[in-house]
Amino acid sequence: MGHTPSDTIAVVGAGVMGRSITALALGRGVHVVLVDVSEEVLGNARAEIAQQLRHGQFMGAFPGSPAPGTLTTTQSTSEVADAAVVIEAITEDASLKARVMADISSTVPAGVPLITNTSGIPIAELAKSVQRPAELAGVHFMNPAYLIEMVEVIRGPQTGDDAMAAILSVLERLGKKTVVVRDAPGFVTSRLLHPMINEAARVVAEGTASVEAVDRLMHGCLGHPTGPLRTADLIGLDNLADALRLLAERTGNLTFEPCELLMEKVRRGDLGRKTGRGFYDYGKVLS
Ligand SMILES: NC(=O)c1ccc[n+]([C@@H]2O[C@H](COP(=O)([O-])OP(=O)(O)OC[C@H]3O[C@@H](n4cnc5c(N)ncnc54)[C@H](O)[C@@H]3O)[C@@H](O)[C@H]2O)c1
Repeated sequence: MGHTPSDTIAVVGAGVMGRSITALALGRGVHVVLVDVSEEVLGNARAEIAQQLRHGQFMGAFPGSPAPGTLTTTQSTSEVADAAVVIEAITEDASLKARVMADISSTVPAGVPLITNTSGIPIAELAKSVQRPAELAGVHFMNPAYLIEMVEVIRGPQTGDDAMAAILSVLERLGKKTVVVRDAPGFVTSRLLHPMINEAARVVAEGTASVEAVDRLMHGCLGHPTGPLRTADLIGLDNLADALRLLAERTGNLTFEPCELLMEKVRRGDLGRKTGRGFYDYGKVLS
């Protein structure tokens, strides 16, 4: 790879979050090995990450303007072996994540912390698939990761002190403020935000208010930065539906099941900003 391991992180999954975590790291001068199963996705990811880097630089997100790190893209998880830390950011599917985490865990040497960016699958559940559960923790980056200053860090019941210290040090290097929480389905942020978005969609479906009116009220009266439905589009409605379903399954609270309006949009492929249309229209975008 040509770089010292301590300067390189691996990101697995080059979708919405993998891209924005990669832009964050590159902007902070850290090299990234980015893995995805699809060559087309990796090509689009390169272009979008370059845009995000420029956006982050423009917004002053990378203090000191370090020389950006270099980006290596690959379809092979074996290339994560030399990284200082591996961040898993693949589709929110528990069995898929379990398989990929097992693969990564057998590839990296002991002492390399594993981070999952899951929105809400308990870390204790994912820990069953890895060889060294003490080296796994959750870090819930928000989109766009290069602009949002804070991350939620989830310490699983088996996460060890050394891994926590290493992960917090990487996050400091990436300029993040952290709040550490205990493990539970949806942790704190998804447990609160995702049901609120689901309810916002129900309010629209029931005809109480338009999409715009819901967002304007939540912004103007309650100080929500964009309103829940614009946030939903930024997250990706497919990811939101997956995360809500997992939250319903893991908590037994069936009101968390994604509502019909959300599912209708997912079936139509209107997934939010990433496809150009969700609750709002954005025009053409990279996929
Ligand atoms: N979207 C958000 O705002 C947000 C915020 C916080 C956390 N998350 C979490 O981050 C993770 C990724 O979400 P996303 O929104 O980026 O999803 P996404 O659908 O945009 O991207 C997922 C990517 O994973 C890739 N992938 C699937 N299987 C793979 C495998 N075996 N190996 C490598 N790559 C694989 C897919 O090709 C795709 O590019 C999920 O766990 C999600 O819940 C999302």
